[in-house]
Amino acid sequence: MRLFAAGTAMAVALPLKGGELELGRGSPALGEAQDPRMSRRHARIQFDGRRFLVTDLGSQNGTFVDGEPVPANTPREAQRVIRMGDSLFVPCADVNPLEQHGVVTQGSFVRGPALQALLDEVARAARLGFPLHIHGESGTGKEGVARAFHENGPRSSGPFVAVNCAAIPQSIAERLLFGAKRGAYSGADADAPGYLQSADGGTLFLDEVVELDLAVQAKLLRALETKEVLSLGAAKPKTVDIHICSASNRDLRALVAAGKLREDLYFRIGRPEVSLPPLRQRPEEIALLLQREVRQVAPTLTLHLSFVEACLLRPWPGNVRELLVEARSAIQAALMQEAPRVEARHLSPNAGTAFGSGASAPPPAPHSPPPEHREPPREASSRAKPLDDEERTRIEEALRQNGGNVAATARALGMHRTQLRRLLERHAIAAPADSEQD
Ligand SMILES: Nc1ncnc2c1ncn2[C@@H]1O[C@H](COP(=O)(O)OP(=O)(O)OP(=O)(O)O)[C@@H](O)[C@H]1O
Repeated sequence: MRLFAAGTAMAVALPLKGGELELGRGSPALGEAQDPRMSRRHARIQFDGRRFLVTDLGSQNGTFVDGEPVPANTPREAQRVIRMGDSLFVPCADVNPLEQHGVVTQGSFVRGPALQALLDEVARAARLGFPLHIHGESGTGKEGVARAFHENGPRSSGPFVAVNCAAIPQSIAERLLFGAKRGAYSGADADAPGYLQSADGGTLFLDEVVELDLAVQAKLLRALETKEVLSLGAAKPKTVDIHICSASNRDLRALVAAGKLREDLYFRIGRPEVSLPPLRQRPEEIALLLQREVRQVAPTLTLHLSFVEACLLRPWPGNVRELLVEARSAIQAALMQEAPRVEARHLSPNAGTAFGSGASAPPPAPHSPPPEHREPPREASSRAKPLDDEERTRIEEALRQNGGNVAATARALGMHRTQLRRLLERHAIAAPADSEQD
């Protein structure tokens, strides 16, 4: 599929006929978005059922596979991205879904075929009045899916209340969820409704639901089954009518088996379940997400091919959240340098690398900007360090810059606080305990 051409992001399927496609300036497959920097016969792409092979046909400006220039007439395997002239292509074994659905931007939400199919399922569950569980890595857009669930359900005119259960100190989880009457605890000088009461007539979205204590899970289950909430210190329960949506980046069945999630609560809220794929499995959205971000943050800037290519080459373990945070930083760097466009050199060397996943990161995309933009790679030496050291240093530095505040550090790193907490544990880095404001 083609994701970028002459300064514009796109997501166009290019089916291979008989497992082969020859591309060049004037190729009918490229339609109207022709690329003057491509040679007439530029490169041939072949798919043998397992691998994509790219052969440069002696083009003038060369062909780059996964950021590396390839010699003419020598087939090379492409895994992530192919560059020809000012165009970027991404190998994809099945372009059918992209051909059928494309990538659409609705409001500020970018939806590729996988997300569109998932949202259809979500809308069906909402209309039928079922609960919904969303499984997906941090930053994949679970809250956006939960909002779509709310908007498609019978209580769409009611409130949407999102609660991050991982961020609630468990000591006060019960009163935050179920509310408290005046005088229920020292300092309670007025009745305080809980999240369940606030969501009455609408949808309650419980993110990281498995982080709740088992006792709170039991009370939640009771409230969902009886549709009644008993506030702390209250004599009588109050009736509530809520649609429930939950999310987790962990396997609920395994958590039930491990005794971390009540089985009866799992049966009440764990199904139907939809799985939101990580961003690395839906590269077709990346260029359009970057273009949307540039248009929103700095409409005077343009998006340079090298920036999109660098982003396509990284695995983005923090998913869309991390991509957008790093894109914003790169846009700021470009603005600070009064550059007319955002280029790969504006992207932090560690952005989108295998942070927290332990997987090896591909090197940042080598690119060939015009000579006036050429400069030595930033922090090239840090890439030689083992990944774990690099990750630890990056966390410590970010914590220092954010005065030890975990929430602010997580935001700066483009990840969720829960993800950062796990990394802090993994690296045995001391950080202040969560507070309500954290
Ligand atoms: N498809 C998308 N188009 C545009 N923006 C998106 C998309 N998906 C996610 N985002 C943005 O990425 C950020 C993270 O999304 P969100 O908070 O929904 O992730 P999440 O999966 O709920 O993460 P967590 O589990 O860490 O809470 C948000 O700013 C959201 O607006």
